Amino acid sequence: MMAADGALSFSVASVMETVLRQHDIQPRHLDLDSRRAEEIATRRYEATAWMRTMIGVVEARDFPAQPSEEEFRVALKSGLILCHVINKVDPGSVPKVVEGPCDPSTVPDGAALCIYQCFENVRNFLVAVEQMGLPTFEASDLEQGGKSFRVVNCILALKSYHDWKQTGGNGTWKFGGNLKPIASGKNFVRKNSDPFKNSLSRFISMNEASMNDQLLETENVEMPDSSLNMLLRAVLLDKKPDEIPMLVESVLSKVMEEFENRIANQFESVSIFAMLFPSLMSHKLPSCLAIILSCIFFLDQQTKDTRTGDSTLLKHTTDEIKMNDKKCALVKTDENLHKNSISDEEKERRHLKYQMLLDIQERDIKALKQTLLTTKAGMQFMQAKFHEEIQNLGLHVHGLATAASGYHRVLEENRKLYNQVQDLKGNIRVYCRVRPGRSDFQSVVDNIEEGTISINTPVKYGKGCRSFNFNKVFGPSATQAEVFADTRPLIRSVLDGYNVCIFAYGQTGSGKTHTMTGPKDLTENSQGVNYRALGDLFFLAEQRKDTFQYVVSVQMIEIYNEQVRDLLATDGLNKRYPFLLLHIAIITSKFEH
Ligand SMILES: Nc1ncnc2c1ncn2[C@@H]1O[C@H](COP(=O)(O)OP(=O)(O)OP(=O)(O)O)[C@@H](O)[C@H]1O
Repeated sequence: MMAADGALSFSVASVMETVLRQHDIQPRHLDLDSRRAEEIATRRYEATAWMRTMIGVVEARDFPAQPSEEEFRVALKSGLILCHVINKVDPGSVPKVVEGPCDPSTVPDGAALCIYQCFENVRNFLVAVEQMGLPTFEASDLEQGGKSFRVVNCILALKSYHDWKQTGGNGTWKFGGNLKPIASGKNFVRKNSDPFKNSLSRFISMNEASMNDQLLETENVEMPDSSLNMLLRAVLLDKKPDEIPMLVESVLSKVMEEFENRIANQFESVSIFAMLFPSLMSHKLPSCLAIILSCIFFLDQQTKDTRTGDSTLLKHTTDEIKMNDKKCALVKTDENLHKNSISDEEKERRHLKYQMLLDIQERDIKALKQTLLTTKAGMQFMQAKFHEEIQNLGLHVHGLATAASGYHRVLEENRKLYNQVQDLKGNIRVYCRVRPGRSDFQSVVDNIEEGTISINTPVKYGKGCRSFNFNKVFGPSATQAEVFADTRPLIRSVLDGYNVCIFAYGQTGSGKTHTMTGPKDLTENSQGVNYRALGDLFFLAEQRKDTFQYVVSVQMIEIYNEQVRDLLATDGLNKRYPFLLLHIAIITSKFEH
């Protein structure tokens, strides 16, 4: 509970002094500076006396009983006395004490080695002190200009530890003193405490910087009873009896205010560490140290600012290495604070709680890992399956493309063969159709065969029978469909790019219009060649729309009595068109031929 001790160990004297100033009572008879210097010297003498007792008269022959600060520092600089003392308190704490000559004057040519030996002793001592959980100091505090009061604090703490052991103390010793390193900041953070602030500003205004540090440190040291009594007596000496109760009451109220402020600050400290405790339990050591160092650094800065009130007044003599050393020491100190602040039972309970949470989290993580593995395996399986299916699809598409390519090659070949057949049949085909005869006329047709028609010749030309050959002869009973069936293949040739002409020839009333167009009462069955040819053209164009795009245009002209008339002309004037019935244009082709 060092933090608590620090929080509660405020200077009653400073509070009283402030209260007296508020009551316009000047402590004229008090020389606080010299009194505090006296207190520091008293503590140094106390530490010296105890060390002399521990190491014996012979070894302490060069160690004055009441040394000055410089004498004190020189005597301890070699580290020999410190190591011997701590080995007396706790044998074996410093296993190896370098006993070589450490005074450079005795070994003129071995100064470097001697300094190293001295440093090794001091370092071993500090390590041992740190392991005991006692406040430490820095090796540089034994140099000229160092903070010897920290050495004194350390030795007095060691003395307390020794006394505790002498009285039969066993187990882990918890430092209950209020000797606190200067950088342990939280006990300096105060709230709206005028007496405390006034006392701080008063100390900083002192001339010697080293004295500043010492006095600031002394602020946290419980004032000896003798000094407090002296102060009280001096204050009350020239007061009238009726003034004393009011003065005492004022002082006590200020003391209570200070006490409450310290308690509040301490509560904040505990809250911060309670908040950090789960992190400390659940994080790895480097993370914990990083958090603690951050907090300590923050508190340290806050403390320094509070002390000086102005950062420019503060001596920033610490370099980075010293700062790190200080923080490490503070980490240790605050760990001890934390350990002391929580009872073993509470600590064990929290430990079990966090351990349980940790186990649950580990289980969850394992389950998540398992799920992740399963999902990953599923994804890999799906991926492999998709990959296989895409490969199959690719092969299938490739096969289709090959088949389509083959199909078009075959189609082209077929078309060529088809048109070759049409050519072989003859570029010019002549068909004969015999219209049904009238009942009042005798027909001249004697006989009709596949491609031959026999006509009875009149007597004047010599009675007989003459035969005429055609590609095909259609008799009077031939239907419109039968006539068109023989011309139909030529329509396909039109769509393949061939020029085709179909025309009817015959005398008036022989049935040309009937064959090419149909009767007046047009039905589907009675449609002539023109309707059927156009119907076929659009049907084939629709069939081939995925491959070809056709544009169809139509003209209708009439040649009668050697005059050409455009039957679709709306003005009726343009009658000189060339002989052209139908024009089919292939605009685009989706496949190359
Ligand atoms: N195969 C046939 N079956 C039935 N009736 C027919 C047939 N051929 C022609 N006719 C009829 O004979 C008549 C004359 O036919 P159509 O008008 O087609 O002759 P045309 O050759 O066109 O005459 P024109 O040269 O004077 O125009 C029409 O009434 C027509 O219906």
